[in-house]
Amino acid sequence: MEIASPQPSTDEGSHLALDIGGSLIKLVYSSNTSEPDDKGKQSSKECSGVSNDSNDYPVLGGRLHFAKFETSKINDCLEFISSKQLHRHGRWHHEAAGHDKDTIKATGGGAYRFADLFKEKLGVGLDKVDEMDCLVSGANFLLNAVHPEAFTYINGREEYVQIDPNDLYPYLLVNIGSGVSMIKVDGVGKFERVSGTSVGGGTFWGLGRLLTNCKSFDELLELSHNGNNRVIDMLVGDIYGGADYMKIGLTSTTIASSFGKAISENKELGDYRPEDISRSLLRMISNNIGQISYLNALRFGLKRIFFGGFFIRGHAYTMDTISVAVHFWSKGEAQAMFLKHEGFLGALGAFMSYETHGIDTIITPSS
Ligand SMILES: Nc1ncnc2c1ncn2[C@@H]1O[C@H](COP(=O)(O)OP(=O)(O)OP(=O)(O)O)[C@@H](O)[C@H]1O
Ligand SMILES: CC(C)(CO)[C@@H](O)C(=O)NCCC(=O)O
Repeated sequence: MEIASPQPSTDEGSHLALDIGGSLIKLVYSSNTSEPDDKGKQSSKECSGVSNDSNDYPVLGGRLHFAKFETSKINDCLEFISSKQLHRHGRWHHEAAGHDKDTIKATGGGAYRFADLFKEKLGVGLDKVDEMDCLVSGANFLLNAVHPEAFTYINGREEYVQIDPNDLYPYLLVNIGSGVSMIKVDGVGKFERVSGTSVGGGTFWGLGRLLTNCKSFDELLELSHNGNNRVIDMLVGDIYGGADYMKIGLTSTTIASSFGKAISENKELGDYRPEDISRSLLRMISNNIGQISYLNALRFGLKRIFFGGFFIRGHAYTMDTISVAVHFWSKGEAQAMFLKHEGFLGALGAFMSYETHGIDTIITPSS
């Protein structure tokens, strides 16, 4: 399946859309070239200090590119846009308004926060598009048009799922960014943000940085690979002398209290291994999000929960914890699914907002 680029009414061939979040800036842009954007990949790495975050897709007559930068390094992002002249190619002519106005479609809080900076440095305005609208249209587009996109993560295995567009709605979209939004999606443009939590990706990275002195998000995630959460978490077995508490469905290895052991031992922060701290933190936050998501799915009778946002990062332990939490709490009734383009939903939605037609018009079956 090819993703056909929306064709805004512009005389130039390329477009740029942005999702400027609390932690990361996501870019989606099209180009006329049929070559992969190796140059862009390199520049993105150099500018942002973020690795493997740029990839691209063939689209009709060109390619669709994805890149991200840390929001704190917005100047690197501006430099990247400027070096590739994306703001020029991304011009959108508002002929209907009677004058030409150079703007880039942008969503997320940064579309407000950084509007003046874009004007000052690049001479372009940011045409603000609602964040929830963008998340939903990005998710709907991917789930309807792209295969493989959605997958389950069970017992350490990713399994791609073919979604029947006639059997997609309703579903719960959980976007785990700095904070977490939970959105019940009933159709194209039909949705309600039903819940959210401030305990999200920003919490993991923020607390993790303070507790472990890690210098990057990926380093913190990497640490969790080699950690053992039982050193810090208080398990049911720790409370029940090694026994299960099966009367209420809790095995001895279930976490009774995240970080609970840290209160009962005569230890300082420095006595704990950063690996164990990272693992406990990741488990606590992923479990909590999985549980709140399940409760919202239950509230509205939703069977499928799609998780997006860059907190996930395709990370095995994160996906496993979320999947197990949803499975455990729903007694197998609800299923957690993940998205290949996890963090780009909002940016894709903003990109698609250049198009006035429905998503059907931008999907082209591969030849
Ligand atoms: N290189 C990175 N630097 C910082 N955070 C990262 C990185 N990679 C993944 N993350 C995680 O992704 C989260 C941000 O995800 P995302 O980009 O989806 O949200 P956001 O748009 O920045 O946040 P919000 O929507 O709440 O404003 C971070 O809080 C962190 O947990
Ligand atoms: C504020 C947003 C929507 C910004 O992306 C996000 O960070 C979020 O959903 N935070 C959770 C806020 C809450 O519902 O408690």
